[in-house]
Amino acid sequence: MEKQPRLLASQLLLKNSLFEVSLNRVLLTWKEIATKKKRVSGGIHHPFKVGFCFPKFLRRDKGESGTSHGVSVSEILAVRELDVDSETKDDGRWQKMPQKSTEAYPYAFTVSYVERAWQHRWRCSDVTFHCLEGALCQQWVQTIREQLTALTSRPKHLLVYINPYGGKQQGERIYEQKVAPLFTLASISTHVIVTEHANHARDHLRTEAELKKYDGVVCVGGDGMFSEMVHGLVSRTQRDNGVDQNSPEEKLVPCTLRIGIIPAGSTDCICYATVGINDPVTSALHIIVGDAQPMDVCSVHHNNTFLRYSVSLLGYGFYGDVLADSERKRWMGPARYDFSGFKTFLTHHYYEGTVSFLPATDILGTPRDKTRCRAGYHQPLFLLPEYKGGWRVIRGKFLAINAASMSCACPRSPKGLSPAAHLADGTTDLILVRKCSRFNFLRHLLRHTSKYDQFDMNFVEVHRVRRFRFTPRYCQSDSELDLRENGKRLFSQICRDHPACSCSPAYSSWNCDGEILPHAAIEVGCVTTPYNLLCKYTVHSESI
Ligand SMILES: Nc1ncnc2c1ncn2[C@@H]1O[C@H](COP(=O)(O)OP(=O)(O)OP(=O)(O)O)[C@@H](O)[C@H]1O
Ligand SMILES: CCCCCCCCCCCCC/C=C/[C@@H](O)[C@H](CO)NC(=O)CCCCC
Ligand SMILES: [Ca+2]
Repeated sequence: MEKQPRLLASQLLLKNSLFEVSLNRVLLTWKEIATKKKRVSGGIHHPFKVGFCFPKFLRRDKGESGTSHGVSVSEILAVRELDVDSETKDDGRWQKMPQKSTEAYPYAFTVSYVERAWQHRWRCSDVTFHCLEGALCQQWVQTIREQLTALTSRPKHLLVYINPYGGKQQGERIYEQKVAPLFTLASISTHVIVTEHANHARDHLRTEAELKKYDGVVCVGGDGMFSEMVHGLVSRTQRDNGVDQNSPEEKLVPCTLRIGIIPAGSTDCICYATVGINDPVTSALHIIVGDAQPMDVCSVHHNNTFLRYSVSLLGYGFYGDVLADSERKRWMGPARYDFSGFKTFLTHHYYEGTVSFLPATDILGTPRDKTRCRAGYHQPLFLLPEYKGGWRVIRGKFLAINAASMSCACPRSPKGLSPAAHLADGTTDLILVRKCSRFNFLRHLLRHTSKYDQFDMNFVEVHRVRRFRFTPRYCQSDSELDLRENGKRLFSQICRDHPACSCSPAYSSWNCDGEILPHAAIEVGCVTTPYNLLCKYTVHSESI
């Protein structure tokens, strides 16, 4: 790596020890100086407490001359001068520094930075350096601030939507207690809207929000709230640019704003599958440092009419039925999925139809790979020049048809529906689970929670595709669609034209990122944006 010129280097005091502290454009490092004479001001032997204390798995080395640490400038959150007098007063609470040593080093500044903790968690850590002179202290603060200002990918103004109703209904508390203090620390200004009804955020983004004022939008909620953000922003951008969303072939104009998620939902699969954990503090820190992650987006059409976008799961059969049943049990919170999941498993409905798909032959990698793709280390696109292969058609009876555009990992299934799915390769993994015994289906489901391969079963197949269509065996009439849209679950003219009737309805619903689609027959196209599309904190799209 190219050696960076030093911007500053000084001997500063940290927790009674002298450190050589150095800053260049990339790194802030501090290394303990000579062990024999390192104690200052008479040596302090009593223990003292430090403010934030998180495991330092990374970044700490113990060499001959003592510990050394390094923090990437891109992960420094803030720097501030410290009022040493007030810091060292014993007011009965913990103290940052013992008083004696700071008498000789009366000026101090604190650097807050990202510390990587366990299982993909990020935490905010503080380190306080004491200086001999005020001018030196100010020089450090100013130089670090200049470096932070030069980081152009960081947001300064954010529009935040909180869903007070998602997950365990803790959105507002999570934001106020865990996220807002971090945004303040990082000098990010926010305009916060607590939503009052479903689609409030979507419609506000689509029509009213003064988007020019912001560097990004953030939702506090689950996958449904993220979906509202996507629909609001993408629709507005298309409308402003005269793009017809109803045409499956039309290219979408990418939006310029990024979307961040603070997880406060029931599944939080979009957050979990990209960041690796559904932790509000971790997501807030990713947002602050300006991380971005491109994502695939599927657009879903029915008879040349745009229905919705999907970024995680499009599921017909099992996951459609779980969702339809669980929506009536929202009062149960996230546990509704366990209840409805078990109930749906017992009903064991299968659905007949035809799946046609366009395999993605121009990429490397398959859904059976052992690799995992998450934000920050997703595989780059390996596009091969020739687009080979045509549509394939599969008819049958299916317990589930799932299209996973990302792994769909979530706390219920840490490896997800399609563990090797890529976040940004322009494909979706189409998983077909054919009719089988309850016992076998249970084995398949349980494998989502273990290390065993859920695709290694003779009734399951998985294809990496660019487009697909599904047509149910029995045509859905307009009146059936109307009934469904009016919220009545249709047991679909059971028996009529249904020779193998065993009370299995003719149609399921599509579960589109946690929202129900009334149409069974759909056509889907998946695309990656060469731009950043969405997520944890990201930008956006192009299409199909
Ligand atoms: N103020 C509100 N009142 C009622 N519903 C709302 C409100 N704000 C948003 N919604 C709707 O609540 C639904 C669920 O929200 P969200 O996705 O945040 O939580 P969830 O469904 O519990 O979590 P997940 O999607 O991760 O399973 C979404 O469809 C969203 O449109
Ligand atoms: C009987 C034993 C069952 C054990 C099965 C474990 C398998 C879990 C796989 C979980 C896949 C989640 C896919 C994510 C879908 C989200 O877009 C959507 C909106 O948040 N959530 C659901 O539909 C909620 C879906 C919840 C399904 C249970
Ligand atoms: Ca993908």
